[in-house]
Amino acid sequence: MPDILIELEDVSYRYGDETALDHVSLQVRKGEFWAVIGPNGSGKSTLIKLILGLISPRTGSVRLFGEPAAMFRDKERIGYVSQKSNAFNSAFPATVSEVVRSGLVKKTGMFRRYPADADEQVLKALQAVGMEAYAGRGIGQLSGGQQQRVFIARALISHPELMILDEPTVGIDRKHMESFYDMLGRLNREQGIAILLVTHDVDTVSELVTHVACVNRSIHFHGPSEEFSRREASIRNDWYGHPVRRVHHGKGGAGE
Ligand SMILES: Nc1ncnc2c1ncn2[C@@H]1O[C@H](COP(=O)(O)OP(=O)(O)OP(=O)(O)O)[C@@H](O)[C@H]1O
Repeated sequence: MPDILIELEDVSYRYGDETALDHVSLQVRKGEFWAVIGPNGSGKSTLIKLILGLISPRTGSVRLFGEPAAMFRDKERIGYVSQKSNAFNSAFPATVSEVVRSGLVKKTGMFRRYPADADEQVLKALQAVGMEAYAGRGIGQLSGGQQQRVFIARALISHPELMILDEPTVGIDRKHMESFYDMLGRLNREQGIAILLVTHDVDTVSELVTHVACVNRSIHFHGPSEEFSRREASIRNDWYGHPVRRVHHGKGGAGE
């Protein structure tokens, strides 16, 4: 089915004797915004590595845009931002524009020239994440949240149909985290980019995303976010193995 971007079918994965994922099935379709949530060590990063084809399942299959993930070569269709992206120190010798422009390498190849409109593409990608005013700044001189926006811009420059983000808000304070999530919501709604977001911030994202998957070795729930909200208490008890209290935070706002 052409609408399915990610398809895991009965996937299991073990590190040595330890089962990290057990009989997991999941489908992500065009235009959907998924939050993948789960406690520490529940298999979320393993799930992402399987989707990106970095590891292969022991049993079951993983398909990306209809192709086996391990064979998938059309990398520009996917933008990936990891939790470690925001690790530049203040002396790192690259500007924000240069970092975003480097995202074109996926399209142009390492030794080919950048396209004539590369500057315009950089500007558009920076505008999409609200960072155009910082184009000439050193990447290491930005806050963690600002750096993550720049990495999103670098991923956006190849016009991906799917963005995969592995805990992109680690180390970002709540106010900036909320504006970061609002930006992701806009990319999803306005540009139709499907998003798979691994996060611990269930309460912040559950009203933003269209779908939720709760992972704890197996998938304890996957479905529309409204259904998740309706059945939240019982889902959480089953998924964490003990009752979990929901904490409400006030909405922040403002940009980075
Ligand atoms: N390279 C590895 N070798 C051995 N065991 C691993 C390896 N990577 C992960 N594991 C184990 O597999 C399980 C799932 O790990 P994974 O990193 O997928 O969890 P996670 O949900 O992403 O955790 P966190 O929220 O803490 O980042 C954990 O018990 C972990 O110890």
